[in-house]
Amino acid sequence: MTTPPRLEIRNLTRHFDGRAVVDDVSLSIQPGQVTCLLGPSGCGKSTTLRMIAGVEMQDSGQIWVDGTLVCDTVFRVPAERRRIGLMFQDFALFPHLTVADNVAFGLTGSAAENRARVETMLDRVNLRRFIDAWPHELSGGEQQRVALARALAPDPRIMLMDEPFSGLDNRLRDEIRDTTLAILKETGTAVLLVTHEPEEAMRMADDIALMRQGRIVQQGAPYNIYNAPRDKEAVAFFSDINVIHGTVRNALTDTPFGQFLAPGQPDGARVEIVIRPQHLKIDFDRNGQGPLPTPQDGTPARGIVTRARFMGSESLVEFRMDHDGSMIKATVPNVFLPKPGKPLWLTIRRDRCFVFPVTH
Ligand SMILES: Nc1ncnc2c1ncn2[C@@H]1O[C@H](COP(=O)(O)OP(=O)(O)OP(=O)(O)O)[C@@H](O)[C@H]1O
Repeated sequence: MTTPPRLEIRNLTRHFDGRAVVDDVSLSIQPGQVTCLLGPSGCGKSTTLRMIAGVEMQDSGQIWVDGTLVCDTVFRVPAERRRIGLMFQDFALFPHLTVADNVAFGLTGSAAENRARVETMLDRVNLRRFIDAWPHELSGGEQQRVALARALAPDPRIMLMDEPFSGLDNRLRDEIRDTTLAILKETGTAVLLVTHEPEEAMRMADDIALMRQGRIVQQGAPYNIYNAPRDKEAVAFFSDINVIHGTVRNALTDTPFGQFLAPGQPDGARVEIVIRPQHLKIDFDRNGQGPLPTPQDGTPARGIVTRARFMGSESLVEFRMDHDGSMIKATVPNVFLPKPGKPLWLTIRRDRCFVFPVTH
């Protein structure tokens, strides 16, 4: 017999004011697996999490934990008996309780048992020395680690995290994310993490569920979501994009950058060729000529630099294209800051292009 997923939600739907805010969402998570619900603000991520936590009721659909039904529209295990840990952005430590009392908050054992558990958990997050301190005596990152210890102390089977790291500054955030992830993996907890930041999802997740207007529109490993996005919006969620427009003839689209395959598209269909700025190549102008066309990179097209900015590890150069006046952005590693007005040639890496039909 195969082991059931630690968490499984089936066809979860929730309406507010007649609008489906969560619309037929299904997913499952194995022990020790981190799944990220990734999507723009208002797409229904938090509402999904709140239903799983048991603080919001679904209109339809089911929630299962370890193969046991926890909630449908008639049956409901109360939130406190679901063995689900919560780490929410606004779920800070209780300021009037010591670190020890904060971590012991959800524990039901004897005083001695609870104290032992608190010590174990604080050891785990490397903060035992603060056991009798008050939250305000700790840094933001330390408070976050205490919150993790508190959430893990009752030994939850599932951890729900809603933008838990968004209050921390960048460097601290990377460190806390990595520590948190290591501890969650070690304890075999299934994690559902909500975020609107693609970098966070890529860094944390085994599996990303891309959410838009209440629905999961694509789900898969970060590598697959990034490299095989289902539509233009999915590409744009992870990076800046350039869009080149074309019309199909004989399953090919002619563009100033050469021809692109558009398999399955009928003659006359409009398509968008989407390319990330890091997948353009820049070449110098030699008396009005650019590099020769190649099978990998197609035909070069000329543009005039309108702006160049140094971004730290790369430079971002913006062009106005000669052929139609459209704007194209390219990123180049290191320092490359051509002056505005300079003509340069661009080619696009054909293996990194996505061709999508225009549906509206
Ligand atoms: N109790 C409620 N009553 C009415 N509308 C609600 C309620 N809770 C959420 N909504 C609406 O449902 C939609 C989804 O909200 P939700 O908080 O789930 O989105 P989200 O993806 O988590 O966004 P954010 O990242 O901004 O928190 C929003 O339009 C929100 O206004």
